[in-house]
Amino acid sequence: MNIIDLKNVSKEYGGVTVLDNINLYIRKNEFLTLLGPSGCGKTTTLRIIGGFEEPSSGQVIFDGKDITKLPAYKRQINTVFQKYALFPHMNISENIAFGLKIKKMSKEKIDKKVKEMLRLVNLEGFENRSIESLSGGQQQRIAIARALVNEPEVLLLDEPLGALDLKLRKEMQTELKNMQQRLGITFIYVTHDQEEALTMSDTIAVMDKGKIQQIGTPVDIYNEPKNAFVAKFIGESNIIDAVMKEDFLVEFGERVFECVDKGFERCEEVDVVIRPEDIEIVKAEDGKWEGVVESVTFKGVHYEMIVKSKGFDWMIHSTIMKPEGTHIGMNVTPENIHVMRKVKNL
Ligand SMILES: Nc1ncnc2c1ncn2[C@@H]1O[C@H](COP(=O)(O)OP(=O)(O)OP(=O)(O)O)[C@@H](O)[C@H]1O
Repeated sequence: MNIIDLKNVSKEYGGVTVLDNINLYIRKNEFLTLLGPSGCGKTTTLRIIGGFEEPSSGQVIFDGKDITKLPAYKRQINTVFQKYALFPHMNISENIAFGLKIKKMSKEKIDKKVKEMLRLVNLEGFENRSIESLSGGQQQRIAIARALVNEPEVLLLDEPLGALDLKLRKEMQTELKNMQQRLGITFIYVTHDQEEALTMSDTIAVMDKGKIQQIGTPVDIYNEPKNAFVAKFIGESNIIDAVMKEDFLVEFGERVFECVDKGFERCEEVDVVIRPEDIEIVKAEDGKWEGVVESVTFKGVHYEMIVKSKGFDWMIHSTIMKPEGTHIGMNVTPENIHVMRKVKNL
């Protein structure tokens, strides 16, 4: 059952198309992330769902009803922004209670709800503290509590962890995901951080230049990127020009490799994507192809090596280190050779 359907949504500003025919179906209780580089249209998509912008064409459907023209305050949707937007002159409890007071809820009920929310975001006993006495992470949790207290069906989160340092960001990622699962609310989350998207989401929509490039689970998007843009954006990749000789046979670096892909034209020009961790280092004579190590960098959990081979620089991530200048062989299994159609204008 879908809670939100975006149907053929486009948005133009002064004749410039920033969203180009977006179709997106979001299930109840799903954690969906819009992921893409700066300016690709993530925030605009979120603002259209929230009712802060109207699409130039297309429809926004909420629980089966057309809400394209419904103002933001009438939607059962709340938003958490990157900047916390808390009221500085109110204490924490007043900040959280704000929406409930407008709804004219009784004081006892409000106090109970505020307590519940503070427990949820791990800030019990903080009722009377002032906003400026809180750290960035605590302020962001209050912003989340303030949005959740209204029991929205859908919560929109626009880079909510963007202003936090890395350690806090990681902690909050786990907390947010747990909260979402406990409460069963649909989360629509915007980030340009691929690792964050992979960790938290049920579904990721990868966007570029106002278009959705691929929608899928984190595992699908990582393992089966639909085109070179998605492969490049999600994790690091070797992307090499290749030719599909026939079903299950692809040629690159002057060699023909077995692969698991089919359905291409004979001799169609394609992109081959191989993840750096999927290349196995072997003795030069045992490799399907060979090269010379140009540089080695220790990355904490693995070594990153750049290996030159017939004009192409391969990136390899391995726990085995080969010093610069070593002549090595490389192998890759057919399942780890991802063949994809070339996309114009990347
Ligand atoms: N009100 C506006 N008027 C004109 N252009 C706009 C307006 N809002 C957004 N844009 C343009 O639309 C495009 C998409 O912007 P949007 O904020 O949706 O991107 P984004 O993917 O969220 O980027 P970021 O990650 O940098 O926030 C950008 O080129 C932006 O300059």
